[in-house]
Amino acid sequence: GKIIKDVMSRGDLGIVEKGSGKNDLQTEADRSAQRCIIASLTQQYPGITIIGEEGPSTETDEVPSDWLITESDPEVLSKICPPEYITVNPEDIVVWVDPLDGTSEYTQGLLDHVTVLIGIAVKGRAVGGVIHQPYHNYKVVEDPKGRTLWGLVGVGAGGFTPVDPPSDKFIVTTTRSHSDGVVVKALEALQPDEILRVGGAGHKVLMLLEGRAHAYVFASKGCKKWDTCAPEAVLEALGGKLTDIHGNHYSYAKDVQYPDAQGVFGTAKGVNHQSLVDKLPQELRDAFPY
Ligand SMILES: Nc1ncnc2c1ncn2[C@@H]1O[C@H](COP(=O)(O)O)[C@@H](OP(=O)(O)O)[C@H]1O
Ligand SMILES: [Mg+2]
Ligand SMILES: [Mg+2]
Ligand SMILES: [Mg+2]
Repeated sequence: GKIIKDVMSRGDLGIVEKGSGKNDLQTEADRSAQRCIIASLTQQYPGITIIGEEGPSTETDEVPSDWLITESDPEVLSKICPPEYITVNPEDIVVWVDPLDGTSEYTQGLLDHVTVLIGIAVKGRAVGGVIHQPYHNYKVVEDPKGRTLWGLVGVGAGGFTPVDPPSDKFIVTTTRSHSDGVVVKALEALQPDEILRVGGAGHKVLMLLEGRAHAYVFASKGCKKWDTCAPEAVLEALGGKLTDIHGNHYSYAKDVQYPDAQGVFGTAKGVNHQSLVDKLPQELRDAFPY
């Protein structure tokens, strides 16, 4: 989070177009935050698989020593770890890193849409996640500290206070920078009272966790495993659900394809996930085959 803020304050974002589609940018903040996270995790956990959005690191990828994070969150360490995680083999763990989610919004100054996502998959299931929001409250406080949410399925979550969504209307959140005709068709099928178009997969799941929307619906192949692993784990640790548009969980195993090719469908705790999924017309679902 500090790296992301430092790049923004210096003013030169170093924007590169990744060329794999519309609005697919990378900045110096994406590159540096990923180097920090991957170097820190690799040093502490050499046996696991770590996959980052901005590609594999190179041998010349020495990071400054003050970028190597070694301390742990005492709140998390005070919890009792479920036995299945204690005995897990490092080979069964994949960490999916999105060093900066919401890059388009970052470059446009919509800073609270930005999150840092670190998702932990065990045997292919997204079970653990960290969502750091460096600019939380930045419009209200002068020098925002940011906040860090975490969740572990079977343990719970922390770093924020969950809120239930309102019961008198139905609000859906979706992309603001990667929409198309099919994305819109899916939203229309759900007949929401309100649509909130915001940036970032992490930010949209924050909207579900804080009661600002009931569902996150994105009928598009545009998200990747690093976008959804951490948000899925935190959401599900608190009783929500995140799947593809057919209602099935993705695998986050090390050999999977990166795109979430069957779209994203997330719901807050207390929302009937399957009955919303069932509202999508068959012809729309047919556009997202396995
Ligand atoms: N059509 C597309 N092409 C490339 N990336 C896409 C995409 N649609 C969604 N994404 C990625 O999915 C994440 C959430 O998208 P959105 O904000 O539009 O909901 C963003 O992650 P990054 O900002 O980490 O790249 C975004 O780039
Ligand atoms: Mg990106
Ligand atoms: Mg992302
Ligand atoms: Mg990213």
